[in-house]
Amino acid sequence: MTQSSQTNFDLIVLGTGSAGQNVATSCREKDWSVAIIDPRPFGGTCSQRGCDPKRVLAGAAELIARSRNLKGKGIAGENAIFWSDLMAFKETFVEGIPESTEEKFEKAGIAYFHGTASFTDTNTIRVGEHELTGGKILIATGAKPATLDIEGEELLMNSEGFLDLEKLPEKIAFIGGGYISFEFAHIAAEAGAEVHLIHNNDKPLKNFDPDLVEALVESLKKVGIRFHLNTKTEKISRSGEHYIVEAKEEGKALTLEVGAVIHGAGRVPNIEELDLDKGNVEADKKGVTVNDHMRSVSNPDVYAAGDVSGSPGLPLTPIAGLEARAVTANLLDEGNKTPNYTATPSVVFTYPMLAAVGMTEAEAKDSGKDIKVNILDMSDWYTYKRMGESPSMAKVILDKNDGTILGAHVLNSNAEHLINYFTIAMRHGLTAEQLGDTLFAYPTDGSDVQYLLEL
Ligand SMILES: Cc1cc2nc3c(=O)[nH]c(=O)nc-3n(C[C@H](O)[C@H](O)[C@H](O)COP(=O)(O)OP(=O)(O)OC[C@H]3O[C@@H](n4cnc5c(N)ncnc54)[C@H](O)[C@@H]3O)c2cc1C
Ligand SMILES: NC(=O)c1ccc[n+]([C@@H]2O[C@H](COP(=O)([O-])OP(=O)(O)OC[C@H]3O[C@@H](n4cnc5c(N)ncnc54)[C@H](O)[C@@H]3O)[C@@H](O)[C@H]2O)c1
Repeated sequence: MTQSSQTNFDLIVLGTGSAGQNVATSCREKDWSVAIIDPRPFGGTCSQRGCDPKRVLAGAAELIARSRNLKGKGIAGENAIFWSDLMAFKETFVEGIPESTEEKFEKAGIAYFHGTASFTDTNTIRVGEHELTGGKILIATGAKPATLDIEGEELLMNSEGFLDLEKLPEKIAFIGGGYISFEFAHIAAEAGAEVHLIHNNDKPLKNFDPDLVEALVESLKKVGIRFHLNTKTEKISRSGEHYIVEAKEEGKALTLEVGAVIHGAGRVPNIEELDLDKGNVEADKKGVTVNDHMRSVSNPDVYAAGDVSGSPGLPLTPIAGLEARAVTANLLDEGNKTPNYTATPSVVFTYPMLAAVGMTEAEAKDSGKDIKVNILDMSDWYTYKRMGESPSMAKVILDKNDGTILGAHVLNSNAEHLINYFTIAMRHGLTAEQLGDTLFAYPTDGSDVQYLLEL
């Protein structure tokens, strides 16, 4: 369970994901004595059960879609996903992470413990038989699928189960219309499954631009995904090898018989097992309640970072890193560093990809600013026409007074790159004119940017 008999540490870190590892290694580099604890294979969600393995699968789905777009335009024949080979390829990115992470801790002189951590008092953590005392404690325990209060919800498979499916079911249903369902539904559909996506209201991908979401939904319908919006899932049951989903779609009965039902209906901070009361650590449904410096509002020796923190940051990997860096600075220098969440970009890795940074059109209108909204259909622009790509859209919101960019929203195969260009400009205060004046190599996605920025 442990590589150390030591029980007193300058810092105890709960969780070995992006946030926990970051703070543990940085503090150890400054000669702090550090312990880190995790009940699961070391390395956290993003690299083993989230972003990275997901994107390997999404890459194959994207290739199928891209080659379909050029059918009759120079590309012939059918590509297909061979699921077991794709899963074996995905595994090459994941295998070995727990061992290499443990090795990294070992080399750095970080004491590591495999087990579930919980507070026994304000500065003491129990893990198995061990009681460890920490001058400071970082909670970085991430998030887990939310409880949905659906009869038979124990039959749901979560995102991890999907990423490990040995065989893709012929029919598959996703509950929830957020990132996970959209990304996985696209992968499953491109791999040949009949896919149903059940969402409880009329606004899937609620934080994204509704016009672009609508265009994405129409595009995914063409791949065969069936959207059931305003649909309440009432019961999931088993029938032999299959699962029966009973729901009400716009008030009418909907029954689906599928090979798997996937949970894509939100994740919640992982705090249940921590005995936070004993540590005098306040928390609510958003997570551990922290001040602007990521410090617990009730226990000054405790910090939280990443998905488990009740901060304004989104539950995304770059935010786990950002918050971890702020915690490290505050621990090492007893400083008051506040994470700067300005211009947090986010991408839904479907094909086309949907990306956003900054304000939505509705938020910009509500802000009272004098705004210019550029809505562009780019399907017939050279960059997209040459790849047979449609839809390709962008919406860019500018401040007419000072020429800054308030928000950018993109739906196309280059959305992941374009959103990063906008993010650089917004984070560093470049105006639309300055970004437009940048020289981008031609012909690339970047050379289109100037046409999105007209004031
Ligand atoms: C399917 C999926 C796809 C995603 N794709 C993306 C993406 O493309 N881009 C993106 O930016 N974000 C993505 N995310 C979100 C991203 O993975 C998280 O924001 C990020 O991993 C959070 O890092 P963290 O360090 O806060 O938590 P985690 O990486 O979840 O680490 C928390 C660790 O704490 C451990 N733990 C839990 N309880 C305890 C306890 N009591 N004691 C000790 N340890 C404990 C857990 O076992 C875990 O290892 C995705 C998430 C999922 C689920
Ligand atoms: N590309 C990425 O960056 C990426 C990918 C995957 C996950 N993530 C992270 O993981 C988090 C969790 O992802 P997610 O997709 O599970 O959640 P989400 O919050 O993105 O979306 C969940 C959706 O499910 C709906 N819902 C809730 N209960 C429902 C029910 N009973 N029936 C039908 N619909 C229901 C909600 O209205 C909500 O819109 C995200 O917030 C995101 O931060 C990020």
